[in-house]
Amino acid sequence: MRALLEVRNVTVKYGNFTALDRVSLSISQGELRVLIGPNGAGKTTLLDAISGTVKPSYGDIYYKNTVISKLPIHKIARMGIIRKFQTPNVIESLSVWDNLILASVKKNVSGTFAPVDHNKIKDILELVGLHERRYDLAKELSHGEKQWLELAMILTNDCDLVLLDEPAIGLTLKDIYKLIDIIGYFIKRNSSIIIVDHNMDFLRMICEKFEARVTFMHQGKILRTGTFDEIRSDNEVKRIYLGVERC
Ligand SMILES: Nc1ncnc2c1ncn2[C@@H]1O[C@H](COP(=O)(O)OP(=O)(O)OP(=O)(O)O)[C@@H](O)[C@H]1O
Repeated sequence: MRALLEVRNVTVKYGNFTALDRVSLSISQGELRVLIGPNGAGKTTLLDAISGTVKPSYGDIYYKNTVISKLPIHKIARMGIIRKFQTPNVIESLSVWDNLILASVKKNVSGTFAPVDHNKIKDILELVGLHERRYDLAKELSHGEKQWLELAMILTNDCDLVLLDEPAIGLTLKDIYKLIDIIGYFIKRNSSIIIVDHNMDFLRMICEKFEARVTFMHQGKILRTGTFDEIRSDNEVKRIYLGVERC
């Protein structure tokens, strides 16, 4: 598998504080990678650097062999890197269906708009469980349903790299299975995904199902990368997590 994303020696500073310290990471096309580590380890900052919301003070980020670390956020998004935040980002005054149409509109190389694939949108609505609500306005959805709508919007967009920050937070087991199906959809179409989460049951399930590797961060550095079981049984990881109930 060729590398889709290469983070090379990236350092991010907030004033005198170093949030990322010479971090290097390589993600292949179609790979699912899980980022874990205690609070403040730098996981979200790494997603911020990849998506362009913070700029490294040192090092570079390559995406499809192009340096993206100095580009504005919208250009990075246009190149196919999509970030899902914890707060859903949907257009409240539009219906569920219209949000999805808008998210899937694409320009051809000739500059004209490509036809929208309505069947694909219907399939995605079934997958996220919002088919029955497709004509409702987004503002009528619950917070949880808006999260599914945003994931559906990302699914309609043929992006190559999806960044998910704590997607399993607050989900029931049934919803976690739905989230795993959505992750499977991304992987099936060969998108790469980076997931930051603290829910170890969820992470174990996706690591086993999609043969994902886990990268463990601490104090702005990457300390280990390995399988879920390798990381879970690593003595240094255990020492750092000692007393932290959720690991
Ligand atoms: N805008 C900012 N200004 C100053 N410090 C920041 C800023 N954003 C993050 N930090 C600090 O950088 C460090 C890394 O934060 P980050 O949010 O990346 O950690 P994290 O691993 O995602 O933690 P969590 O699991 O709690 O979300 C923390 O000490 C945090 O306080």
